[in-house]
Amino acid sequence: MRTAYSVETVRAAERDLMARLPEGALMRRAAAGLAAACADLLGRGYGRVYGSRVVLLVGSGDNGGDALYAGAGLARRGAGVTAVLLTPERAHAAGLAALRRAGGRTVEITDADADADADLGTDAGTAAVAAVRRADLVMDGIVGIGGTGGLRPEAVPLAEAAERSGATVVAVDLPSGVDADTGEVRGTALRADLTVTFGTHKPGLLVDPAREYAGSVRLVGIGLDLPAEPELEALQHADVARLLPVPGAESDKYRRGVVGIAAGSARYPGAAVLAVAGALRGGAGAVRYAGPAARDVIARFPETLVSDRGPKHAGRVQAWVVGPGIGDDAGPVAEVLVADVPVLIDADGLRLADASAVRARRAPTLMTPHAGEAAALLGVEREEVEAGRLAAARELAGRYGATVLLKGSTTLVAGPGAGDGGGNEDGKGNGNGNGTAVRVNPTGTSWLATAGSGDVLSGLAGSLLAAGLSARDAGSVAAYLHGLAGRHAADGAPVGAHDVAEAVPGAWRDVMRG
Ligand SMILES: NC(=O)C1=CN([C@@H]2O[C@H](COP(=O)(O)OP(=O)(O)OC[C@H]3O[C@@H](n4cnc5c(N)ncnc54)[C@H](OP(=O)(O)O)[C@@H]3O)[C@@H](O)[C@H]2O)[C@@H](O)CC1
Ligand SMILES: Nc1ncnc2c1ncn2[C@@H]1O[C@H](COP(=O)(O)OP(=O)(O)O)[C@@H](O)[C@H]1O
Ligand SMILES: [K+]
Repeated sequence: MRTAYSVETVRAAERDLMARLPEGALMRRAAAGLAAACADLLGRGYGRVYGSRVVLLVGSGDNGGDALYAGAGLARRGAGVTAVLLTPERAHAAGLAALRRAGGRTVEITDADADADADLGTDAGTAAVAAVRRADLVMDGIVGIGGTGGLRPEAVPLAEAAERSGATVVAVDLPSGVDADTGEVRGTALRADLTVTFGTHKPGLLVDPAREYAGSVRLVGIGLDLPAEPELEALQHADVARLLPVPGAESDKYRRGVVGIAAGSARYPGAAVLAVAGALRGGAGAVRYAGPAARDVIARFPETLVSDRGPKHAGRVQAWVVGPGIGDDAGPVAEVLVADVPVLIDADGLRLADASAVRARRAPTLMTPHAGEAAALLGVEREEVEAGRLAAARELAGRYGATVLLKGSTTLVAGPGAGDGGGNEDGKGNGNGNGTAVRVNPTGTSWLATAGSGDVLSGLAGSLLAAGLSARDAGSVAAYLHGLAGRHAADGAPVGAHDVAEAVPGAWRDVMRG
């Protein structure tokens, strides 16, 4: 499991550790890891550290201190290191002294630069931008977990020069300008090729839009003692392998679970077919389809138990999926919401579901909106959801007392207790899943942005619910397999949703093999 902790938690752990360590020890640990990562990159890209050109962008806090110490380490190995001091009077004094002792140079940005509109105005400012353009490696120590808002004006030309130069850009702890706790980017932020983060991942490193700015992420352990429950967690192969349902010797199709699919309409029969395609690969022992696309479903998947009447008249199931392509018929949604089994609500179902009926449910509910659907439910613009995914997923989960899987470039799964910030139970204790950490899916790929792939996901997740997984586990395991299947199926070329469904067994095998 990969975990991420909030700034508040990191600060508390840092305080505890610092009290037990000599002054400056923690920063030296961090800087040593940072210097090693940069030396690796220089060795690979430039051939060696000796003679390479390194520029440090140094802000007013300890983030800049990390950069200065790491820069000193590289200078001792023969790199030509220039530190651009954005607030010279507040630069980390001991780090600066270390850099100077190692032979590093400094360029001091002045208030006149800060006042200049588009570009840095003084000779020093011009020299700083020129140094960035010539650099082999730029280290971003402008601001870390102490930051608020986007980059300040004087840093913007430097960030732009770094992005346009051929230099490898390494962010210290976080790309400057992104929000560590939420992944929001309010204003300009620095784009890194690599982020070297200390002690733990921060939520912003795993959630778009900030995640995109971070590049690849390397974690440097510094010995922080962190609490059991993180803010965010990302399943890995081994975690998913433990959760996947595997039939035992005594299993039969009913014991493995039956999943009901209430999807599709005369207008959108394909949604029914795709949801069933996902469900058949999700581990349930049987798939029951109830709705107007029965003929299309049976023609494509003869193993499905079909009925063209509503869910109320279908036989017993252990979980329902309702919504994909059902159009404007609220009937099936109301019918499944009163069922005492887990229900997944997707697509049209989200619009048609009565909020109080969802809140009144005792069995788990899993809602799977994309950003547009989440925005409609929350009464905000789509852009707001995309800018603040974590907050949106938590808010929806809290409002509906449901588990929410928010789809998109970063897929998140938030349980109903995710917003209350404490405890190990989800607030309802009803199988939505223990734990308050929001799950973030690490396997997604933008090739999945193809019509109908969400229908496949809903069938897959519903099948896992029927097989007995909690809503949180079913949602996050389905997203994991779906992302992996998308990668396998696409392999660098466009795919259709049915290709993704067909690639799910391969993804499953891949996970089981470890
Ligand atoms: N925690 C750990 O375990 C360890 C932490 N370590 C390191 O310490 C870092 C945190 O250091 P920190 O606390 O000094 O804060 P930091 O991020 O350098 O900001 C400082 C000041 O910047 C300013 N500022 C704010 N927003 C800004 C913006 N948008 N653009 C520009 N400036 C902005 C603001 O001051 P202001 O100018 O507003 O007065 C703020 O007070 C952490 O990320 C990691 O690298 C490691 O060394 C060891 C282990
Ligand atoms: N940019 C992206 N990166 C990764 N995954 C994406 C991206 N855009 C969409 N997806 C995934 O593709 C699927 C699309 O689902 P959805 O929006 O419901 O489409 P549809 O309704 O056509 O089935 C979801 O699993 C979503 O997470
Ligand atoms: K930084």
